[in-house]
Amino acid sequence: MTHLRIVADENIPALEPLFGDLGDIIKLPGRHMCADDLVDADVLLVRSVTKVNKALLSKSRVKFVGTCTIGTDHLDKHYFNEAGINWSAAPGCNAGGVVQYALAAMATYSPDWSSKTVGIVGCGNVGGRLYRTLKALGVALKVSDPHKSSTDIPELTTLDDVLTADIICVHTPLIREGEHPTENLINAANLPVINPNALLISAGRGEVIDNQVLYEHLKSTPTLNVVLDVWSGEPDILTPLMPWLRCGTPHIAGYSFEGKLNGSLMIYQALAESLAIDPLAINARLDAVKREILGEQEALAANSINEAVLATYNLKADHQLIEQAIESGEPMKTAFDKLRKAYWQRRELGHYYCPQKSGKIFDFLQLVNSVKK
Ligand SMILES: NC(=O)C1=CN([C@@H]2O[C@H](COP(=O)(O)OP(=O)(O)OC[C@H]3O[C@@H](n4cnc5c(N)ncnc54)[C@H](O)[C@@H]3O)[C@@H](O)[C@H]2O)C=CC1
Ligand SMILES: O=C(O)C(=O)[C@H](O)COP(=O)(O)O
Repeated sequence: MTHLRIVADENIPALEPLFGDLGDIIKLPGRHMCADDLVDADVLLVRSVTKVNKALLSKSRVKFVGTCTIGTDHLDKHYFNEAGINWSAAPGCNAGGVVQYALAAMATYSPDWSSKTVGIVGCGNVGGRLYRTLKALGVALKVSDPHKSSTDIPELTTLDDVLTADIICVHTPLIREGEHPTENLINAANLPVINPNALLISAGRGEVIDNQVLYEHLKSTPTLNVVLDVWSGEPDILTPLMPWLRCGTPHIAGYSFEGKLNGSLMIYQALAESLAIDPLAINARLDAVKREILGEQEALAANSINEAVLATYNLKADHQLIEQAIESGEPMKTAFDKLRKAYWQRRELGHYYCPQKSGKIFDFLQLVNSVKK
């Protein structure tokens, strides 16, 4: 087999154990990759911060681009098709981490969420898991997603109706063109539809909510509880927005330990299949890496679902990351990525088991595992 030259974002976990046998791995900071870095590359492995387009690939012979992320708005897929470049993403890889984030936000800022109406904007891998979890727990729901049918989701309704819910979770991709664009989906015209005491959680892409408009809206409606993981113009975010938020985090909703590793595993599988490697060998490697890295499940003691969620993830601590960075005076343009790079090892809910073999925590953790399908 050809020895490949693989250029990869340095923040992709498990590069050596997965890709080491396929060739040389050159690790670079994803945000700053340039065409000269790719001159001799065969394979490019990225995360969401690298814009992969004709300009980046113009000097290279790259024939496979893999993004270890769910989102693909940083990839120029039209160009890949034109240029015959094979590409792959990692759908759903960190959906469990984002759902954990949304549940932690609800447990922290609306602890009585189970008796509220929850609106979900975008009901794919992330929104769909959240939907199935909340539905199984008997929560009232409203969903907006132009690509779903009310046969599958009876709670399907208009965006404006979803925005009247007590809690609104936004999980759409960034789509700039076509019939159902999501850029500035939440804007000056529809922010006033949201109840001034609602909880708004945004964990899709920053440009889905017009941040400048949100800032102006919060100045006149400070009771609105906003949890923002994703921001317009990352990494150079609108820091004056921070004091108006209940919680602001540096795009880490999907940064669960499992979520990041899943992204690498999925891209290794896609690349190995494209190289016609024996499926048994592919599976053996995937299993070995998972066994080695994921380790044993941990016991979780809690008296309520909120307690269980917050025992796995104290969201307020993540809010302090940006606050401390602002206090330090370092420009957010550099601080934002440093916070992401140094992010702590957050295990998903699925990593935990309940030592009691029955009861509401046991049932909840079973549910978390069952909604993956
Ligand atoms: N904050 C974070 O760390 C993370 C953010 N994300 C973002 O979340 C997005 C969603 O992730 P998945 O659910 O896994 O993607 P997905 O592709 O499985 O689902 C997206 C859903 O949004 C729907 N949608 C598209 N246009 C819409 C519109 N105008 N209004 C309402 N719904 C619309 C689609 O029909 C689809 O069902 C990703 O594309 C990514 O940008 C994903 C992972 C981590
Ligand atoms: O998977 C996605 O889509 C995400 O938003 C990732 O969690 C973003 O992580 P990075 O690719 O920016 O490290």
